[in-house]
Amino acid sequence: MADISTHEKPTEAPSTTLLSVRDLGKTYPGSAGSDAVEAIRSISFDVRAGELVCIVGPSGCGKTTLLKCLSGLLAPTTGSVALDGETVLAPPRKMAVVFQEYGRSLYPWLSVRDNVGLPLKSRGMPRGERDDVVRAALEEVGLGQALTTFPWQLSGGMQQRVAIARAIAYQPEVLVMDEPFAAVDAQTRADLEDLVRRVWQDLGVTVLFVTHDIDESVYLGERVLVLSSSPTVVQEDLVVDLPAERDQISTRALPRFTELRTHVHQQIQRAKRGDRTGLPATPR
Ligand SMILES: Nc1ncnc2c1ncn2[C@@H]1O[C@H](COP(=O)(O)OP(=O)(O)OP(=O)(O)O)[C@@H](O)[C@H]1O
Repeated sequence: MADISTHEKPTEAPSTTLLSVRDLGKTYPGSAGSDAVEAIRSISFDVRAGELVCIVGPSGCGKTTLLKCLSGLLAPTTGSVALDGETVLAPPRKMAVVFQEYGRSLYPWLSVRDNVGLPLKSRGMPRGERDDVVRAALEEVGLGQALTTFPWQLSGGMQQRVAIARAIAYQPEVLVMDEPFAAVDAQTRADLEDLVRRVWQDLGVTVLFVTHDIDESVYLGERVLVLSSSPTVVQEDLVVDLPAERDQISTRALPRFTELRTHVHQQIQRAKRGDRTGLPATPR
């Protein structure tokens, strides 16, 4: 069995690098007498086209701040983000974001079809083409029959499927997900995790997935980036060497799964204590 291995420091980006984060730092300015908050000190990593990378870290370590900087919603204080070699200065056309709060991200007065089609309409896609793309995206997430339904008629898990359909209908190169399943029950969460793996495999999209859940990060990811506590750096860049075909029962029962999730758990405990040294590889 292979050791737990970490990525080399990303000094030389491979030619297939899609997203490149270099020395990214973010300090929120203080207001009304409060001190400035250095949320992120310096984060560097690369994501290759087609990877599924999970990001975990202690609460408040800056995961959302990082995603906002990656997606052009927030300007970093230092460093840069590049997508396909172009510096990200505003939300890029090639990126779609799925947030935790599906209830607030869907318009209750629009049907499922119109919610999913809205970004395409804004982009000027003609109605006929739009309908085809929307239908295919909803079929991909198992909601092919829900075109004329309204979000409030659906369960939380189904609403999050609609949000995922809207993101993939937009045909992004990078799908960014910020704790998307934190608000659903365990069984729905497992189904949605499998949906993300399937969408990733079917569409070849690059996925960046932020989660609080260590097991989820190992189950989903090809890599797990473990962030330190604030002010944040990348504490570890871990390769998940589990088989590509995963399922909730047999993958989670693998000894390797247990080794990897224990390793990430220990790293996060270290991060919480402010210990930034890496852990040794797990025993063979
Ligand atoms: N707009 C803001 N102004 C000032 N400080 C902020 C702002 N947004 C976030 N912070 C601070 O930056 C740090 C990182 O916050 P962030 O929400 O990015 O972390 P997180 O890892 O996503 O948190 P959680 O795990 O709780 O979801 C925290 O100390 C937070 O209080």
